[in-house]
Amino acid sequence: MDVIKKDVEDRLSSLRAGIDSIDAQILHLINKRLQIGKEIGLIKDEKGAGVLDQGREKRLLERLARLNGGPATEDLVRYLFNVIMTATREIQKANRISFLGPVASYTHIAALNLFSHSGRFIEQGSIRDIFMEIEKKNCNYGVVPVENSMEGAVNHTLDLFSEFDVSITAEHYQRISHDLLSLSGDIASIKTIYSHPQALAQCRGWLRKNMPGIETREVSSTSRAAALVADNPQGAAVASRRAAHIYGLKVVASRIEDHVSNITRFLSIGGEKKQPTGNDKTSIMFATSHVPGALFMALEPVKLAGLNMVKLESRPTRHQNWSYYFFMDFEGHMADKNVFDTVAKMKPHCLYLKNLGSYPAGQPAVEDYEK
Ligand SMILES: C=C(O[C@@H]1C=C(C(=O)O)C=C[C@H]1O)C(=O)O
Repeated sequence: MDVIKKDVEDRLSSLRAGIDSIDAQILHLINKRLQIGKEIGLIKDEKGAGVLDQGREKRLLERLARLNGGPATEDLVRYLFNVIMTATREIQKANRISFLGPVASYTHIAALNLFSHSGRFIEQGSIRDIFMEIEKKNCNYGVVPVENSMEGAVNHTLDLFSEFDVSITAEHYQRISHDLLSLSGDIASIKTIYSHPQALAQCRGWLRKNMPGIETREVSSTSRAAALVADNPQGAAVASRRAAHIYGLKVVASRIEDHVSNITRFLSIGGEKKQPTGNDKTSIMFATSHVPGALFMALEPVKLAGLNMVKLESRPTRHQNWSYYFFMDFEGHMADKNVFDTVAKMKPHCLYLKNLGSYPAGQPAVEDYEK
């Protein structure tokens, strides 16, 4: 009796091992299929086509009905593949990510790095447009510069946080490295150097030493400069290496910035809230009342809770002269009780307090410049 029972058990477990192995293959194949679907989604997005293609789905089901050798019924095949196709359609909605254009700008490079080159990257003409696209839900994310290690805060970005309701979803420290680019790559033919004023300022020492007497001209962005130079054999641009690839330019000199640790901190903004990772930052903005010690009182709960404040910046409110918004970053996530309670204790000392979001802390960049 026991021998028969054991035989049954052995057959059962061997059949189940077969099913386990098939399930692993099915899962592997479904993931492969979803991956292909994702790529198809990017092409559709480029073409401006919608995700659903009913004709293709109908033909696909008809083909499978012909291929089906049973015992699966036609209804079952239809049911299973409808589930799979729905999941494939779901995954095709690529993230739409706005960046401050033109392409090859440092914000573009930061956006590519932040989202691992995956998604649909959409150029915008201004930082305000990036915020607006999030608010209008035309884009899921936007990437904006917030602070540079040499120049300090990007005030325009900070001001927009008071106007728009968006959450910070990530931060990224991007090393900014400039190259001198021209059509021929020949330094002797350069008569004018174009770039964004900040990039020219960041390379001032190098330009003075290596290009004395050569005229510099300010344009709206480093990539605009690269585009201009693509039509001007006597021009050169101070821009990214990526711009050289895109605009067909040669590198005259590489890494010409005066300070090697020129790093910009970028934020990704979106509508969603991020879950805690264990190494997070929280950003808030607040305005204190116009009484002596107001800022001290607003910040006291932070000190008492032992929270590590990593940044405090002030900006005029522009509603009333000499009144200010404070932008504060500190370690921790709003889902931590300590963080939540501290912010609650700050509120009575503030005229206004807005949570800008909790997000994974980025690594201050050393060598992640994208070539
Ligand atoms: C993958 C595609 O997108 C959608 C999903 C399909 C699928 O999962 O097979 C088929 C057609 C589309 O509705 C495609 O167009 O090929």
